[in-house]
Amino acid sequence: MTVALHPSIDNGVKQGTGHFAGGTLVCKCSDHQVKVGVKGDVAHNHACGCTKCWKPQGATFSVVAVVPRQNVTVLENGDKLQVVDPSAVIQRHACKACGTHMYGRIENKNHPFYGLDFIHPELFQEQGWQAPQFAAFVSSVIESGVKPEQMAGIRSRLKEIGLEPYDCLSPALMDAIATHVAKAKAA
Ligand SMILES: N[C@@H](CCC(=O)N[C@@H](CSCO)C(=O)NCC(=O)O)C(=O)O
Ligand SMILES: [Zn+2]
Ligand SMILES: [Zn+2]
Repeated sequence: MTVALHPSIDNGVKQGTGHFAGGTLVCKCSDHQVKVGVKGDVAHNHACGCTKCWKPQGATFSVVAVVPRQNVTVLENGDKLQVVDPSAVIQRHACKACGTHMYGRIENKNHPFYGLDFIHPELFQEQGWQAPQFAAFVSSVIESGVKPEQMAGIRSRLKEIGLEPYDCLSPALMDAIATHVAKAKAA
């Protein structure tokens, strides 16, 4: 049986148009939905196995990407948003009614990813955003209840659909973090 990863990638990764202009993220409520506007395409889109990122019901992975924070605007029903875990690096603003994470913001100006917000592109009411590029924090799915003996199948399925599995972030992002740390130490 094929391992279920996330509904948006289980039938294969859908390529982006390469010119996605942005759109509106909509929560899962049936009325008074929270709507968040995002300008431009997403970057570093990835499947994330960590316990902190929001996943739709039944999914093992989230699909999460970054956008510049100045490109993100709460459009409607922002009073329904609350920060899930104020102590987390990424302050995930979730709908109090349906639990969907609408955007995650880094407030620590010294963090390597300060200036980027984390969003879930599947919440766009539009199509065409950048496809997931890799899978991050793959081993972390064990923290959500996946059995260690299932990991070979999960990694193999991720590779089959073109998502290289990493147990932290991709080499490009890890290099960016290390570069930031090295510059901060040298300053
Ligand atoms: N094993 C932990 C890992 C959690 C974690 O470090 N998650 C990463 C990636 S989230 C999107 O890629 C992270 O940067 N977290 C910061 C934060 O969540 O504030 C687990 O599974 O919980
Ligand atoms: Zn909602
Ligand atoms: Zn995550």
